Amino acid sequence: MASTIVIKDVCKSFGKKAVLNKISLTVESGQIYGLIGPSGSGKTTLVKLIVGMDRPSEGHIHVLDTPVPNLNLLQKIGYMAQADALYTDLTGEENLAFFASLFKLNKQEQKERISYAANLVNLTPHLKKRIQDYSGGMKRRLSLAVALIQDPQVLILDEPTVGIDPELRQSIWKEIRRLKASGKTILVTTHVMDEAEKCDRLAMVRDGEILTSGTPAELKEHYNITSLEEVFLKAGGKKG
Ligand SMILES: Nc1ncnc2c1ncn2[C@@H]1O[C@H](COP(=O)(O)OP(=O)(O)OP(=O)(O)O)[C@@H](O)[C@H]1O
Repeated sequence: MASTIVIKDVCKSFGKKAVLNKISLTVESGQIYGLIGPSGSGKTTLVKLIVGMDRPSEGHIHVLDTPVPNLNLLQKIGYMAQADALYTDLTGEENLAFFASLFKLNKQEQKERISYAANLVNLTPHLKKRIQDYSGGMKRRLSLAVALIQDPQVLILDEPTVGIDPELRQSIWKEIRRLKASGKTILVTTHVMDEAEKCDRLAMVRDGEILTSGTPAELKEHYNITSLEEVFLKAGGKKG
């Protein structure tokens, strides 16, 4: 299996504050890889390094065999940030058109991608509405559509379901699984344990370090317990 994301000995500090400490992990192609950890553990910092928005203080990151940051990689990575980065004065359709225009797509492809992405997140009937009239859940769904607009090979989703009701959460996860089935590689951060169960592999992060990693089943077996929540508590306890 080819490796899509390779992170080697990555450290990140902001001033004197060390936020990530010697993080190494590999995401194989076609996997859903979950980064799970409490608020402030460093997940978003790591995600930003992977998409090339910031640079590690130490260590290396490769995505699709290319060192990050790299301009060409932007075409291949879809990124859904934790905060919705949408133009609130524009309609849903105008937002999608704007983001589509940033990529190497001809007019016809742009049209097709906008319609595909909107449909995927059930926003087709709402495309003519301005974002300021969208609910929080609709904005999250549109952010997911934006992340998918250029049909990227790799998807990086930072807490895609935060603030989203259970029904929509299910539908977003259904979509994530469908994207995996179509060959995409997906890295998702979450602090919800039942979402962690849906990942092929997990890394549990705390205080900028990976406490443990493996498939959900492996982790539970290793710690001889039945819930990932307990794994997290046990793994965290061992560290201390
Ligand atoms: N630009 C920055 N300057 C200084 N400190 C930062 C910066 N960005 C993040 N941090 C700090 O790094 C730590 C990790 O933050 P990060 O956002 O990566 O955590 P997280 O696991 O994603 O949390 P959450 O689930 O709440 O998003 C926090 O203590 C945060 O205050």
